[in-house]
Amino acid sequence: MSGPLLEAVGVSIQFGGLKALSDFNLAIHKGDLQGLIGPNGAGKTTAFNVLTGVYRPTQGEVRVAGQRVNGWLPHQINHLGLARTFQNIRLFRALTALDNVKVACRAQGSLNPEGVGLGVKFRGALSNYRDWWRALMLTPGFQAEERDLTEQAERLLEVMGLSHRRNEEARNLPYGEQRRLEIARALGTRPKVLLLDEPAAGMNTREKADLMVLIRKLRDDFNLGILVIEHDMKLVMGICEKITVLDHGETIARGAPAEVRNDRKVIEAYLGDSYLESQGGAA
Ligand SMILES: Nc1ncnc2c1ncn2[C@@H]1O[C@H](COP(=O)(O)OP(=O)(O)OP(=O)(O)O)[C@@H](O)[C@H]1O
Repeated sequence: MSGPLLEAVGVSIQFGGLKALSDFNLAIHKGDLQGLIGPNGAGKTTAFNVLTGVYRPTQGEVRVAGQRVNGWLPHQINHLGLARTFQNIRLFRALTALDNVKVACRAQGSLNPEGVGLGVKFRGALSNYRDWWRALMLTPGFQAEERDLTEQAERLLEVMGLSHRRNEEARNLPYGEQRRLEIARALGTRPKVLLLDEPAAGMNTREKADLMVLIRKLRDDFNLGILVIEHDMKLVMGICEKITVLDHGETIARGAPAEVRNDRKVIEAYLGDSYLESQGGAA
């Protein structure tokens, strides 16, 4: 498909009197690596929440793989190929690293993406019951499926440099590794587009540098479109080809890193003159 994998067209969302996002437009194609930046409260996470179905837009349209998904539930949108990580890590803390990823791999195989309705709920319940029965009886089919899921999950842990943590509970992993495990879990749902919400938050300089290489590699190896929210300008400017800047829910700039970092509105609202000076003046 040559059209955008993810598209927002004139999307707005209002919370009471607050317009958290106004006329937001975005298109992510296969192979894109884009950034979404702006000061605290600008509407970045709200944009992710609208794109992934956590919030329904007050106006406008969200399309995933060409399909209008306004009003769809997050797991239904996920099945169309959109996965995300969260600003506040949301792992299954008491499960091992491997099981965290296996859960995601298993979820991907278990639901009809077009399903919005009672028929699907019934089929879902039936399939849960069948899975439960197969698991209880340890049927050969179930065991083969388990092996397959384990292999998929192990591969993803390896990609994310986490094989050595395979059997450790997620809560015991260092913070930077928990963030990488969240990405592995998102990849377990076999997305076409990956949204990363502050993936470098809490990481040290070394981990951030490694993450930059890794994000590019994920885009290339998995043929993904990626959208990153990040406050670390070195990371965003270093890896993104296009950056959208939000302020008070409005898109104030969009373009290549060099354009955005020299944009007066962006400097005033977010970067500050000190950023420009630290970069040695205009790029
Ligand atoms: N569910 C909600 N109900 C009411 N207001 C909300 C809700 N979600 C977000 N907001 C408000 O919308 C605005 C945008 O918030 P958002 O979390 O999207 O900002 P952000 O750019 O992600 O900020 P940060 O960089 O601090 O994470 C804020 O004023 C926030 O308080």
